Amino acid sequence: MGHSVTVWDQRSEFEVTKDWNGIDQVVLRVPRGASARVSLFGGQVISWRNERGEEQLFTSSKAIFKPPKAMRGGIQICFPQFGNCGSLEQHGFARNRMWSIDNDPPPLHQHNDNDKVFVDLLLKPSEDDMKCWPHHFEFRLRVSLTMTGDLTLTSRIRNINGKPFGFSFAYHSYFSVSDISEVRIEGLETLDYLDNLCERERFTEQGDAITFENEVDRVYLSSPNVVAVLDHEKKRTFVIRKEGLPDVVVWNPWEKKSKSMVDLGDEEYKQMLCVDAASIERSINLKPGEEWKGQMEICSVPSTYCSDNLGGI
Ligand SMILES: O=P(O)(O)OC[C@H]1O[C@H](O)[C@H](O)[C@@H](O)[C@@H]1O
Repeated sequence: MGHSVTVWDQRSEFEVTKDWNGIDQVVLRVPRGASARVSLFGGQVISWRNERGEEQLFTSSKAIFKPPKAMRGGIQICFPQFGNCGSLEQHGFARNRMWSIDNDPPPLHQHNDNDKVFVDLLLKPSEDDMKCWPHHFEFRLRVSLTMTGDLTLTSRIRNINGKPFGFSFAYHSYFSVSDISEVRIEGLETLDYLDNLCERERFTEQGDAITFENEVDRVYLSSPNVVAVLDHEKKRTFVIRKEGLPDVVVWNPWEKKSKSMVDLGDEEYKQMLCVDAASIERSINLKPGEEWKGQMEICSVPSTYCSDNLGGI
């Protein structure tokens, strides 16, 4: 990707470069070599590499890195609507808007702040956004990377309206996997879910870890705050920790749907799995002046690191 402009921000140690379309990207890099890259288009994390330089998020080889649509991959911000349950564009407008860098964010206390590199982004509604969703808000997104390469996304959404509003939210996250048939998810067993493939009918998951042999598009409800994606072939486990986000969306388009998507290769469904920390079943409601916070932290560990260490599963 382009490197035409490089500015080091002394305060928070991130680098800003431009992509092929002239859109700013923020690069977070820690001394041991892990890195993350965030596009100001959509506030989308488009890369997350471990200290060996291996990419851990999926990006389609057919992804279109050009507005007006979010590129297929990385981590997209779905706000203020998830999917097509509402009158707005699919997954809301936040993923398709230009965000700005917020150099003076209100304090956000996270543990071990000194051990992190981070950037704060800001989205405010445009006049056009106000026409289809007439609510004044400030959306602050902090993306931070720890020295060991863990990635945290923290969203703060404030109602600066004179009246209440409600919204849905998801960190729509495309994880890179070796082969979908070698992957399982732990932490969602026995939960209720809404099946997007059956008009959002409610079902209950049976006892076993979730594996994949067909298209899956589900919203698991009121899940525990830790969920793990185990990649048997790569011997790698993604651990997803979330706060303020009760639901988990699991999506793999499988063969037929992949073929119908212009920005996804026919066979690429094998290398991706979306597991999204979300709040969908019940909307988040904010009174005037109130702020909501929702956080997702992801890390990748060798699969030998057993479930006992995950805490909370
Ligand atoms: O193609 P997109 O608008 O990016 O949506 C991709 C997918 O996102 C989520 O996982 C939804 O649950 C799916 O129903 C949807 O197909």
